[in-house]
Amino acid sequence: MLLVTSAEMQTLDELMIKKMGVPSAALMESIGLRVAQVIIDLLDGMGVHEQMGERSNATAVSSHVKRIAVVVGKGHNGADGLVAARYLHAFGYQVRVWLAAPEDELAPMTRLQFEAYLKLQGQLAAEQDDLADVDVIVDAILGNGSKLPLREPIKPLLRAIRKAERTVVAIDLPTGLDADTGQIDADCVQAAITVTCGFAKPGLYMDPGRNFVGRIVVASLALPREQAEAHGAHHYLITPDLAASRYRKRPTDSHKGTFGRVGILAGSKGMYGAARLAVEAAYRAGAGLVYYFAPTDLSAAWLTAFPVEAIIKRYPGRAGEWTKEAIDALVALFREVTTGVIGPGLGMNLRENVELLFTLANLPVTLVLDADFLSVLASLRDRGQSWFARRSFPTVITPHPKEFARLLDVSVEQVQANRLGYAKEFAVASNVVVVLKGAGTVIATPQPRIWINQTGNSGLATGGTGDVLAGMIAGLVASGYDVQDAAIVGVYVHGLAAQLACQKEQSEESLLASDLFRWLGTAFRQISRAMDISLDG
Ligand SMILES: NC(=O)C1=CN([C@@H]2O[C@H](COP(=O)(O)OP(=O)(O)OC[C@H]3O[C@@H](n4cnc5c(N)ncnc54)[C@H](O)[C@@H]3O)[C@@H](O)[C@H]2O)[C@@H](O)CC1
Ligand SMILES: [K+]
Repeated sequence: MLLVTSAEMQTLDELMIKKMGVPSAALMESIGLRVAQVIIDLLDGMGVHEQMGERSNATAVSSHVKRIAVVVGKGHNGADGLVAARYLHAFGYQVRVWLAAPEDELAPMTRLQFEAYLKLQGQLAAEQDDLADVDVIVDAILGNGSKLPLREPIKPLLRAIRKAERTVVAIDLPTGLDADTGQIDADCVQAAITVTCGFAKPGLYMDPGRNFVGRIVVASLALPREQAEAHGAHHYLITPDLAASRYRKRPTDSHKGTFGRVGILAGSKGMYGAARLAVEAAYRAGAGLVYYFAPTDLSAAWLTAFPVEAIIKRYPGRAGEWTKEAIDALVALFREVTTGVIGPGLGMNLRENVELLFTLANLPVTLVLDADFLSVLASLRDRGQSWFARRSFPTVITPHPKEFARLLDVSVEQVQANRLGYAKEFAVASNVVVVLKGAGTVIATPQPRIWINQTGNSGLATGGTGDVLAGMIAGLVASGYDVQDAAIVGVYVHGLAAQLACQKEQSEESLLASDLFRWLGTAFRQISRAMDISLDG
């Protein structure tokens, strides 16, 4: 599903009004009517009407008519609220408008809507009215034109809304939520439903904001998605349909050569579990063959922990001691595969041999870089920029926020406050696909295009799940996906497997990374079936 940032939505509003000739007031009318309809449905669900069939008859709303408070800001979000108030009043509901700003500060369009509402005998809240006495509060205070932090005098009003503990329907976004980042003000409105205007905004799906939006209804402005994309919109939510559309059915006339070979350089003393997880994950995501590159000193006892399907290829030397001989051997081994994973549990010693480190940049295969290897690159003077500049084959990096913060030389808090922005910036500057992990994993490509994932749960916040994800993405690439789709499908299926595991046999506390393997099959079947359905339909 297409998501549109605050600035993009402003451009699209302008496009509709100035180029397409749809009057601004007509757009507001359609949004306000949609909000009114959503509220009527909500009240139906709350048992407000005596008989369902009476809805169309304005005078037939039940005698215990419910009360609706519409809290109106001075901008166009307030204008949408006033249109909704006008319809709800006409349909016979008891509506009271609360102005969040002095009347003489209303924007011209908002003022016109305010006057129309009053001329039709719409009522304002009286001094003694209490928001706690209504059934539904409509948050039409701030929308897409707002930027955090919130200014007075809005904050006391938001606290009054919270204290009232009523059902809130927010127009466009809950006041106090940043449309682009999902960051919130401490007094952010907690909505039960958000009716968002035109297209959904990324912040509605990102932490912590996504916990404040309730159910999302997209009120269309009749602008086709392709037009929005042609005018620069490039953010997407990975919905089940989107994931299914990227799923590739495996050809029937296939053999193990069809699905490529993954080579994995991972593990060090005490950390071979990371390598083992990546190996199995690459197989479970569909790779034809998975090679594990092991130093000669790795004991045979350890290797028995690896899946029997793993092909063990030795390189000379001891774990963590990077010699020219070891790297030369690895370069030759990587020539035998189509896709590589470098990093899980690998340790940091490579940073001491920059020349050998740069040799790996020339590997003529798609690489998935994770964990320690990213920290090694971040420790370079230019934080890996010249290493990435050397790559001539596709590269995917799968950092968690701390690893990404090191690569960017910013704080983890800065990364988390602007996940989309940093992921995009790095993907473009370094020509890599960034998979920024954490709740709501973000995928950014150099084009740039950005996706937000919704699957997964807190069970994934445990050691080893990142190694599984890196292995899966490599397995998908090896079996024929391009890096972008491998990241989308890998991230989606990985999160879905965590959800399935927690529904069926584990909990978010008890989930282990290795539990995911049992559920990858079910997760893949879900998106492959969804694809069949969408093809048939
Ligand atoms: N342009 C149009 O014709 C359309 C606008 N629409 C509605 O208009 C909204 C956007 O309208 P606006 O651009 O007027 O913006 P808003 O109504 O979101 O807010 C703008 C007002 O809020 C104030 N403000 C901004 N940040 C603040 C802060 N941190 N603290 C306190 N006050 C702050 C500004 O001074 C300004 O007066 C959308 O959210 C949507 O609801 C929709 O009806 C679609 C069509
Ligand atoms: K709002």
